[in-house]
Order: sequence, then structure tokens, then C-alpha cells
Amino acid sequence: MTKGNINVSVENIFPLIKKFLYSDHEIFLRELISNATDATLKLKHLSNIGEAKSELGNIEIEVKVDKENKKIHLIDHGVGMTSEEVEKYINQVAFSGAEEFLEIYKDTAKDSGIIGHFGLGFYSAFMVAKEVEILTKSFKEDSTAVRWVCDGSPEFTLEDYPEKTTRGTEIILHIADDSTEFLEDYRIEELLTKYNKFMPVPIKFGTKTETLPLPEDAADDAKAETVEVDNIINNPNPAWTKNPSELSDEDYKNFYHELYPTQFEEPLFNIHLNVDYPFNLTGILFFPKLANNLNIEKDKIQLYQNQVYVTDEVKGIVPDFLMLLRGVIDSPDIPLNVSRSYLQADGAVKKISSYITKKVGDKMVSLFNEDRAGYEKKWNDIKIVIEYGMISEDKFYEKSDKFALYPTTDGKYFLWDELIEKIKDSHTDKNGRTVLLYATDADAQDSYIQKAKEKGYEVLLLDSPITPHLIQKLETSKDNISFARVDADHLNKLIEKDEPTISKLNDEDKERLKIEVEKNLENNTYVVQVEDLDSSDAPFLITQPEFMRRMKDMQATGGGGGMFGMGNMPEMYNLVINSNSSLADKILHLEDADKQKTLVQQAFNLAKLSQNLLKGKDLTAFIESSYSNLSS
Ligand SMILES: Nc1ncnc2c1ncn2[C@@H]1O[C@H](COP(=O)(O)OP(=O)(O)OP(=O)(O)O)[C@@H](O)[C@H]1O
Repeated sequence: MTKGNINVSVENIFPLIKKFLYSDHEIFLRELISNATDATLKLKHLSNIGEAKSELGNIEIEVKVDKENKKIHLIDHGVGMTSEEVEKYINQVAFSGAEEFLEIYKDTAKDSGIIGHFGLGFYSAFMVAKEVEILTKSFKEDSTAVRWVCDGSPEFTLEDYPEKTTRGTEIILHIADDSTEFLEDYRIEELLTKYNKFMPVPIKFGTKTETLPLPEDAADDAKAETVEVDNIINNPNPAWTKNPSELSDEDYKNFYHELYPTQFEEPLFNIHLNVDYPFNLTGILFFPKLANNLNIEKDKIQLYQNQVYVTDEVKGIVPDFLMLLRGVIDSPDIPLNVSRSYLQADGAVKKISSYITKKVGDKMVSLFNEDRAGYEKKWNDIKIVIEYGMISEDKFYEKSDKFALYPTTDGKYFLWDELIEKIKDSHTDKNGRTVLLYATDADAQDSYIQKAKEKGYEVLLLDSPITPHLIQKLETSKDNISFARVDADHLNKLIEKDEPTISKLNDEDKERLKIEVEKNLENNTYVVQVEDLDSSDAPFLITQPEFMRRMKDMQATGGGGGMFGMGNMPEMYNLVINSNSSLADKILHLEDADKQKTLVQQAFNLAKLSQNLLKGKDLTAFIESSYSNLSS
């Protein structure tokens, strides 16, 4: 038997490990299973190339909880270790790994931004165990099994252990009194499902009862037989490790539900990621139904490293606009044992992020080209991701003319160039600028939309929360276009043509009309304007100037308008009086002051009502007075 001292430069590393990683004790299981998996895969490889002579046999990894004796056993049938290898890998390599880890995390361990806490390896066992035993037998011919024991102090013992005759390693954790939660089956099963659900080697945890199918000629009251089978907690061949040509739509959907068992909705479509240069990355991203919901916290993209779950905090690796997607990304190249701020500056990570962006763009182009009608149907659910990508990633934006859709209130969908082609004659104003009219709420802005349509204009329906940012971006990058919401002004002003306007009133009357209206609207904050509209247009019209409203909207969804300090300004509205309406005429010529007041207020309220601006007490009073008018 060898007794020895692990070469320690930190006085006693184990209490430190425990302290630093207090909140993350559970990762011990992931670390030990990763080692067991590595050892098994190594053996498989050696066996494939003819280096390992013995039969491969059973390669399952087994986890056993012995609650009574407060032990957890992890058994693998991998390469195992010789006595020299234990000396080298456990006493020296593993230890230096643990030491290095502490060096890195000394100051940052409490920083929740650390991704994954990888790299601690074997010594993480001491986060939960007061003593750790390794029983191991190398695959090499004629090697004797050995037993290594360490109680968490820098001292260890290493001795021959001929009792172990099978190849591989068994780690026995003597669980510490403050970690007995890990002696509960449900807790271990929970951890195995969280971290090891897609590990490449089958992992057995206990057994489960399976019901056998009844034979076809079974009697009606026949009872199905049951058998006890190994409870394998993982799927060693998850969909993302396969070639896309092997997978059907059904397979992708099944994988989606395997990944998110509580998710009942089907994903809209998926994107299979697969790259091996200049970095390695595989994965599948799913587009869920999102509509206008920006805040989806549940069921996020999961990050794996060689099929080991690491985290679902993928900020920095996945571009922000794709954080709303679901799925998995697996890459051995992501530096997992560093803090997030480092991650964001890391070149490999940046490349991964732009690769994913490119892939998503390419997928959109092909989805659109292959099945335009189907793509249009999905637009409402994917637009938020696409539009967010357009405003946040220049590369994505550059490509977006090939797949970004601009729907109209009539349910037609245009690509940018198609849209401009369609509207350029009618929507171009006297200065040669093409004005795109849009609505953000088809119901609330209905009266304005109808007016625009009567004049033969197309009205876009841009109703996602980031619309103001998107149109800002389009206006600055496309030539000679501008956007205006249908209610930003009356149409003659929104798209000014070189046509003379005809007014029934002379300038003096118009000025008088303005004064009469203002006089009858006490405490009114609206700016009154008299304009020469068509006689068939509404007599009173409320408009909300585009610029101010857009800045305020932008600030509401973050950034933009705040720059100009407009976020906190009150809403600004104009009240447009149609000089050519018969009501204008009537107001001007009514002798009775009370009647004139009622008329003006009633018309003003109707205009407010059509903008959804009549609320509370004003609405109640309006309804009451309307009823009394009916009966008078
Ligand atoms: N179950 C096992 N079977 C065979 N060898 C093992 C086993 N567990 C650990 N080892 C050996 O001990 C070494 C150190 O393990 P440790 O987990 O500390 O670090 P690592 O696996 O090299 O890296 P990581 O820090 O990413 O886990 C391994 O590289 C391996 O050679």
C-alpha cells in the first residue's frame, strides 16, 4: 500500500472547493459521469482501432444510491486506470485541474455569470463526499485493480485491489452529513435528467416496470405481463447528433418534445446547425409560435458540450434576437470555464454567433422560396424574431429583403421590392418621396384605414412592439421613402400631391371657425387646425404627428426616443377641422351659443371616439348626452 501526500500548494483545497461552489454542489454528478463517459468512449475507440483486446461487452454507466450506508456508486466499464495512472491522473493532473480552477474562480465564484463551472472535474466529488474511493482496473492486459481512498485531506492511500476483476472504474462517494439530499433517488434522477439526458453512453439508474404488449389473440380480460427492465435515463443519440438527411419532420417534432416535455405546442420549423470549421458546432434551433410576445422565459435554448448539458444561459453565444428561439447548441469549442464577460469578447464565440445568424437568414430564404404561402401563414409568429434581427444585426438586415414580409391590412404580403413596385405611383408625393402608410392596430385605426383604402392606398399592418425601431431603420437605409401611420395627419397631408385644394370658406371664415371651435372646447390640449379636406371626409379628425408618437413608442420598447428626451412628454394630438364639411358651415352660422357648444363638443367627442381617446368621465358624459339628444 502507498500512502502519500497530494502535492498541495493551497493548504487545504477541499474546504475551499466546497465554499466557493456552494450553490452548485450538484455538478459533482455531471463531472463524474462525464469522466465515466470519456473513459467509455476512449475504450470504444481503442476497441475500434484494435488496441483494446478484450470484448467491449456491457458499456452502460450505472449510478446506485445506497441510502442506508450513505453512499453513491458510479460504475463504468471504460478504460480504467493502472496504479501509475491513478498516481498521475488523480493525484497530479486532476489535482492541478482543481487548483487551477480555484485560481480562476477565487474572485469570481460568486459571480452568477460563470457559465457551467466546467473544469473542476474529479475533485468536485469532495463537494458532497467526506471520503472518496476509486476502485479501478485498466483495460490493459495483466493489469491489477487498485483502490484509492482520500478523505478530503491532502493525504491519500493507494493499494492493490484484486477483488475487482472487471474492467473499468467504480467511484464510491461517502456522502457528507450536509449533503444527504443526494441520497434521495428522486434528487439523483432529477440531476441525471437535467445534465445527462443526452449523454452519448447509456446511463442506468435502477430499474423500471414495463408492460408487455398483449398477443393479438389474447382474451378480453387478459392481463398484460410486466417485466423489470433497466431504467436508462438518457437518449445517447439525440437528433442533433444525426445527419439532417436521416431525420423526418416527425423526428424533429419528437425531439422538441423530448427537450421540452411540458411544451404542448408544435414548433413552426427548425434549423439544423452543423459546422466543423473554423469551429465545431451542432444543434437544432426551433421557431416556436411567438406572435407579439417578447418575454418568454421558459424553455430556453440549451447549451451542451459534447452532449453534456451546461446551461440555458446562452447570452453572448446566441445573438440576442435569437434568444426567443428554442433548441440546443452543442459545441466543444465554447470556453465554458470562463466568465460571461470574457465569453462575449471571445473570438470563437463571436464567430459562432455570426454563423448562427447567417444560418437563420439562409433558412428564411429557403423557406420563403420553397413555400411562400406556408411562410406567409407563419409570418405573424416569426416576425418578431426577424424584425428584431433586422434592427440588431446588420448582416441579417442586408439579407432581409429576400425574406422579410410587409403585410397589408387586407392580408396581402409583400417583399420590400414588390411593395415599392406596387405602390410607387400612387404613394409618391410631389417631392418624389414614396410614403408608406401603416397601421399598428387594425381595429383602433379602422376609420383611418378605410379612408386610405377609399383613396386607393395600401395600408401596411405593422403591429409588433418593435415596429417603430424597424421603420426607423428602413427609413435611414432605403432611398426616398418614409413611413407614416394612417392617423398621423389627414391623407392629403401625408401624401401631398401637386393638386390644388378647393375651399368653400375664405381665409377669414377659416380663422373664425378655428376661434369658434377653440372657444367651445375648454381646457383642450389639442392643436386645432382648419384644413381643406374633401366634403365627404369626416368633419372633425384627430391626428397624432408621426415623429413624436414614434419616438415615444420607441422609448416604450427600449432605446431610441429616450435620446431626444421625448419619452416623458405628454401625448400630442391635433384636431383637424374639415373646412369643406357641412358641419363646419353649420358651426359658423349657428346663432345659439349653447347649441353651437353642444355641436362642437359632440363632434370633438366623436372624433376622439374614433381614435379610442374618449375614456372615463368624458365617455360617460358623452353617452349620457347622446341619449338625451335622442329623446329630445
Ligand atoms: N472514470 C474514470 N475512468 C478512467 N479515468 C478516469 C476516470 N475519471 C477520471 N479519470 C482520469 O483522471 C483524469 C482527471 O479527471 P478530471 O475529471 O479531474 O479532469 P478531466 O476529465 O481531464 O477534465 P475536466 O476538468 O474537464 O473534467 C482524467 O483525465 C482521466 O484520465
